[in-house]
Amino acid sequence: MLVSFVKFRTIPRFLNINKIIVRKYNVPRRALMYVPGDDPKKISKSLTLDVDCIALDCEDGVAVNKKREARETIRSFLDKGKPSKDRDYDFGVRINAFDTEYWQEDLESCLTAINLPDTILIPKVETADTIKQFSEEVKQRIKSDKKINVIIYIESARAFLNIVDICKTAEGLSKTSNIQPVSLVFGSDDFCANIGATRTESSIEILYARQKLVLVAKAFNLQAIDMVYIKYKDLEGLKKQCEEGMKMGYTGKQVIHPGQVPIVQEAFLPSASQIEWASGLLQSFEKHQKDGKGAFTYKGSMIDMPTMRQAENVIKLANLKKT
Ligand SMILES: CC(C)(COP(=O)(O)OP(=O)(O)OC[C@H]1O[C@@H](n2cnc3c(N)ncnc32)[C@H](O)[C@@H]1OP(=O)(O)O)[C@@H](O)C(=O)NCCC(=O)NCCSC(=O)C[C@H](O)C(=O)O
Ligand SMILES: [Mg+2]
Repeated sequence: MLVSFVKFRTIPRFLNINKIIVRKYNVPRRALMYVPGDDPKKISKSLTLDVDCIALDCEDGVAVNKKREARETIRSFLDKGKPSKDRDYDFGVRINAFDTEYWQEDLESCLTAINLPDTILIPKVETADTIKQFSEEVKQRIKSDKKINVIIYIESARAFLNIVDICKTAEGLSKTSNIQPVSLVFGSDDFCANIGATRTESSIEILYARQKLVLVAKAFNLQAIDMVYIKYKDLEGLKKQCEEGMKMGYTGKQVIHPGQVPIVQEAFLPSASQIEWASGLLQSFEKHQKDGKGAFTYKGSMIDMPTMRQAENVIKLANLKKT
């Protein structure tokens, strides 16, 4: 009820909101689910699920001696075409990293399929050169002006040193080539391996990197996809980690098992009390703007433009909920 009220509520026109904040969150990626590319049964299963984003995997979910099989299986699914579901979803392929012998064949295989994937996910990006090289490869194969979404993985110390350069390059190339950067993914497990850290309950070892990724993603208008929760049977722990990530500003999370999807997709929606807070705040903001007041008190807190923007983000997310 509350959500449907919010759905039809418009942001006040006089705020000229598009100039203030424009985020490309129109394709939600709350759960980004990996499906091993060499397993047709799991791929078929993923197509029956209500999941925002499917990543057919050529990379770490596939054994080295199954790389070719994964590539060919994914190709046959792409050739058949993206099955339609009750609502749209992202149908992507995670290729192998650019320092392997596999990525070129992975890319060739999916870019020459009868139907292109919506998105290519590039793991272990460490420098802007990878994005340039990727864009060149795409340009050579896609002759139209069709855009292909790109999800960039940041999962090493070197990648974090170069993260701004990587995003700037991707943003620049989105204006002149066929690539459209849409999200950054925090590859926490590869990151820990790379820096020699040991995973702990408190996650203290990844705190700085996890926060940095959100900061840069938001600066470049990209979605921020949080770390994977590998204890996939522990749904309470998953929920807790989702809530933590959402509070940090993450917009979605990597998922490895169908059982994780509903928890993650629910967690990355605002709660009823957040929606109530945000819609009341926006109404109050609109009234105070008309009265010429930039700052005012709402539920005991000072409200001004930045708080209004946070409320606006809550409402945008709430509108993803199926009514
Ligand atoms: C972890 C798994 C190996 C467990 O698989 P399984 O033993 O088959 O689990 P279940 O029996 O509980 O499965 C129940 C049904 O669900 C299907 N299933 C399971 N997982 C998937 C999936 N990912 N996609 C689609 N369908 C799935 C099973 O087939 C069963 O179906 P049915 O028989 O019809 O009921 C497995 O979940 C798995 O392989 N997960 C993916 C692992 C993976 O991709 N890992 C790499 C990604 S993580 C990452 O990259 C981290 C990041 O880069 C970093 O560095 O941090
Ligand atoms: Mg990884």
